[in-house]
Amino acid sequence: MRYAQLVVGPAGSGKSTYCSALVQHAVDTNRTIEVVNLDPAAEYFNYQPVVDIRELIHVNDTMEDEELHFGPNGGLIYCVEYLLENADWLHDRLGEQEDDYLVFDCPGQIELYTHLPTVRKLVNLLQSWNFNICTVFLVDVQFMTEGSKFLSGTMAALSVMVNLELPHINLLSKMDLLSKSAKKQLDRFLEPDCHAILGDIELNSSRFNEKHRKLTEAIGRMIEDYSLVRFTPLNLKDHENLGDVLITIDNVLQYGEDLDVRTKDFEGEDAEDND
Ligand SMILES: Nc1nc2c(ncn2[C@@H]2O[C@H](COP(=O)(O)OP(=O)(O)OP(=O)(O)O)[C@@H](O)[C@H]2O)c(=O)[nH]1
Ligand SMILES: [Mg+2]
Repeated sequence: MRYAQLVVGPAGSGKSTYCSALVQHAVDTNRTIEVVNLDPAAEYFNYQPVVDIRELIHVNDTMEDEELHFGPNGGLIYCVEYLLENADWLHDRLGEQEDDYLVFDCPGQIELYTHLPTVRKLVNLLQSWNFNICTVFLVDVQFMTEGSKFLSGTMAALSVMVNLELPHINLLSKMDLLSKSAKKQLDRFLEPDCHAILGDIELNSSRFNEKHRKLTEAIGRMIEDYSLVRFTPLNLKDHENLGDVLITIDNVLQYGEDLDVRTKDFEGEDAEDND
């Protein structure tokens, strides 16, 4: 079995930063986590990817090509489809190492995850190559501290869950940027309590909100009643927090469940790693 986090979320939500923080955390805790860059438009990131889609195709190739002539968004989707058509390339690059733990740093184009079939197809492929995968959906917490925004972030998370059909974790990124009062407000939403959300929407009432109050209420209640969507705060400035988040994700991936058994096999050789 191999393990993979599919790191997705809106543009600029902190996906690449999260991936490099994970790599660093892994180094600090004596394990190996490696990153696959799936963003064909990436210009800078702070890690050394084991596989990089840009070696296969770069978004500029699709924009400069006389026949394709894509804009940046269509070009990006084309690149991911091109990757699927060249599955052998990806298969070769990923190798077949048992127990690999990879994070896939995905592009920030939300429609890839909310309704296009492309990423779901990629997931099928990875599963057929023995990967246990979960979705890690990042949302910038600064866009989640008002009731109406919290609801729309929740709906976005829900569409990704429904479209990708994978075990799913939602992370609120950039917690370090939140003020004390915003943190308090957020705590009320995290319950999740549709009354807190609705109360806030009423306070910040717009004509749309007044008109659609019942709809908002119904959505809020559905999320609450079925515990459909949960969010976990992610604070990269807090080592313990990242460690806890990783434990949660490892559990979802069933990573490490047979580790105790295996360390026994190697006893004597590598005894200090037992924990
Ligand atoms: N303060 C703070 N800034 C962050 C954090 N995570 C990301 N950022 C900043 O947010 C910006 C976007 O971060 P990225 O990691 O590039 O986001 P991304 O989701 O990979 O972006 P795209 O790939 O363009 O979709 C950068 O300027 C980061 O430095 C965080 O936890 N705290
Ligand atoms: Mg990125």
